[in-house]
Amino acid sequence: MSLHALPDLPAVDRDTFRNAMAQLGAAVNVITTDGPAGVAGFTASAVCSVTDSPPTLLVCLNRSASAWPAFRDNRALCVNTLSADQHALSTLFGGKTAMADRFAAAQWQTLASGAPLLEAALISFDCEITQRVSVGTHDILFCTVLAVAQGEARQGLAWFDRGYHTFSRQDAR
Ligand SMILES: NC(=O)C1=CN([C@@H]2O[C@H](COP(=O)(O)OP(=O)(O)OC[C@H]3O[C@@H](n4cnc5c(N)ncnc54)[C@H](O)[C@@H]3O)[C@@H](O)[C@H]2O)C=CC1
Ligand SMILES: Cc1cc2nc3c(=O)[nH]c(=O)nc-3n(C[C@H](O)[C@H](O)[C@H](O)COP(=O)(O)O)c2cc1C
Repeated sequence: MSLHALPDLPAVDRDTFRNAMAQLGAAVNVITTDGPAGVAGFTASAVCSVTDSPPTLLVCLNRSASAWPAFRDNRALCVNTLSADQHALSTLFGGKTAMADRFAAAQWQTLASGAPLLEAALISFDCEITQRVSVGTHDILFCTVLAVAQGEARQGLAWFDRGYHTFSRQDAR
């Protein structure tokens, strides 16, 4: 098998890709920012660890999202990983709701970056956006983690097969 054959392979269409991705379960996160471009936030399942040295994660953001201009122009970002009982917040930050109404639904504080940190999140990663790469419809935001805030919840929230599921820490079973 030669690598030269790859360009001739048919591409997977959008529905096939999405149906397949729906089987790739992921944590649910509310991503927030604040700074010169103002406060904004959206729900994201496309979050993952990149490297631990320097501590870096990535977030994928659709450039058509109402929150995108703020994430383009601000440097602060916070990844708030939701606990099992916070699915209503995921729906609120998942679109079609005014930013003020999204943030009015929960309690927030700030750490080093100044981005809103969700009280009662499972875990929060306070970050600085250090690199942006555009791929197709999305921007990949590479973020250096400045601080971590551990919540007290014992159960996390997952997005799998187009619905919410919960999972438990070992010590909560
Ligand atoms: N990475 C993303 O941008 C994601 C966006 N969503 C948004 O929520 C809506 C509902 O999602 P589901 O109920 O899971 O059903 P769906 O059939 O629209 O999506 C199934 C899976 O495909 C992926 N996906 C969906 N839209 C995508 C996009 N524009 N770019 C890259 N990957 C995408 C995600 O892994 C998603 O869970 C989506 O249509 C989308 O608007 C949801 C999950 C991830
Ligand atoms: C469970 C879930 C996961 C999502 N994951 C992502 C994601 O990883 N990246 C993304 O750009 N949008 C994602 N979205 C969609 C955005 O949250 C939503 O499109 C965004 O808030 C824009 O909506 P708006 O333009 O009405 O503000 C997700 C939505 C849900 C409900």
